[in-house]
Amino acid sequence: MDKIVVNGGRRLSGSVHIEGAKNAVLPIMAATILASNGKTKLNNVPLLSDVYIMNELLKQLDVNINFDTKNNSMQLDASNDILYKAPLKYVSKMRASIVVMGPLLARLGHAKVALPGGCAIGSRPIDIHLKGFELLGATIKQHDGYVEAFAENGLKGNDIYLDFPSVGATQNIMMAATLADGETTIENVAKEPEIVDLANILNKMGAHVSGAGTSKLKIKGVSQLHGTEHNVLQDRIEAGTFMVAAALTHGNVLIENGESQYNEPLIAKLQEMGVTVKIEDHGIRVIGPEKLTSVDIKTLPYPGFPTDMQPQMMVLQLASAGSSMLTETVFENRFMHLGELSRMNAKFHINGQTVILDGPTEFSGAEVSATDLRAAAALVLAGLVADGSTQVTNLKYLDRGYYDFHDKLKRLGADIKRICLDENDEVTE
Ligand SMILES: CC(=O)N[C@H]1[C@@H](OP(=O)(O)OP(=O)(O)OC[C@H]2O[C@@H](n3ccc(=O)[nH]c3=O)[C@H](O)[C@@H]2O)O[C@H](CO)[C@@H](O)[C@@H]1O
Ligand SMILES: C=C(OP(=O)(O)O)C(=O)O
Repeated sequence: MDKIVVNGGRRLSGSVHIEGAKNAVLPIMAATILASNGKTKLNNVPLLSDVYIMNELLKQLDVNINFDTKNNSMQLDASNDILYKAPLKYVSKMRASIVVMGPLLARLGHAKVALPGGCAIGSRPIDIHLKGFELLGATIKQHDGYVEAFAENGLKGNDIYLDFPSVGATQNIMMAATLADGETTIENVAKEPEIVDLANILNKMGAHVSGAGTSKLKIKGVSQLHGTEHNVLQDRIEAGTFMVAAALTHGNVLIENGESQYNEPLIAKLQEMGVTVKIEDHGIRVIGPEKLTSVDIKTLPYPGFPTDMQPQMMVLQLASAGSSMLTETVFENRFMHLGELSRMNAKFHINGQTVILDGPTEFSGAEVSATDLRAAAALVLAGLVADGSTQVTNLKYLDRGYYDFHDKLKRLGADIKRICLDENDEVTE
């Protein structure tokens, strides 16, 4: 078990490289199942534990993968006979594994995937994914902890309206529809940039998807897809996390090649708080003010404020002068980090899906444990401005979505290190 030890008080400065997006690469890797002809090469692949899990899962399905970790590239070949079953071992490690279901169903007419279950941030059902598959003509059965979908005679295009613009359901149904007979329209879809990235690679593979980035997708089914080459989109959540780190530490940080259009809701809130955000030739520069103004935040599907930036933003709200409100509307249980932040002197009051935060907080260093991926990042951020030393454990969550987080912060001037511990909590490195 590792832990990060951070001593607060340093201003961050310099520039930081941002990886490819976890939430783009995972469905894109799943999409390569659809290519029954030729290989697909992905560039800008982030070295994250979730990517290694998807890699293992796809290998289980008999997709041939060559992961060149030195060059952040991956070659995937699903041109042979692939298998239809995604076992619990992989799905239980990563909910996003559910996005193999649409491609398997489309390609094989049969998919069997372990039910992903919930996680720390919510119950996360998959009813919208399954309703979409049914409307494309699939029969769904749930048994023994698995969900199984059959479409022996192939899927048929249809008009589908999603109850909620679910990111995963949009991706799964869009991928399934690429090989369906006829035309599919999907309304009230998610509009995230990662959906657009997925539609872009599907089209390079020979699919006919239009409308990505709007609330209505149109997909004209084709009989076969083929391999291609694609550069994975930059991670707007990793970029946003470093933007918050700069703002919090009164720092001056350049987010290299940062794409401001994907982080507009965050940038607007940072500016309201008194943070300077400049779009430069080589990225986004973020300069933190001496004193942060408090603002209220409400998470929403894209282009609203992203729930994946909520825990990090909460630390900034806690640091700002005065009280502020944060309302989480996407997940029903995404406040777990507050318990740990209270150990660092945060004061707040939770009322249903809203928390009232009492700033400015004099964070004090403490031993804290990450409860999920973005909570892990938020605790490290709080440690950057805490008085004394903060130790963050349970880093398996951090590694799902951040590559080299402590080293990147260190290069920006933070007093931070990662320590490897053995079972007896003894330092091994
Ligand atoms: C790998 C990936 O891309 N993960 C992202 C994706 O997760 P994910 O695709 O799981 O998120 P969804 O958009 O599907 O979920 C949003 C909400 O809809 C609910 N829901 C979803 C599907 C369904 O069939 N029924 C249902 O009720 C969920 O429980 C949740 O409360 O989008 C989330 C919302 O932006 C992000 O936080 C995650 O980082
Ligand atoms: C919730 C997240 O991811 P996932 O859907 O993979 O759990 C996240 O990236 O913050």
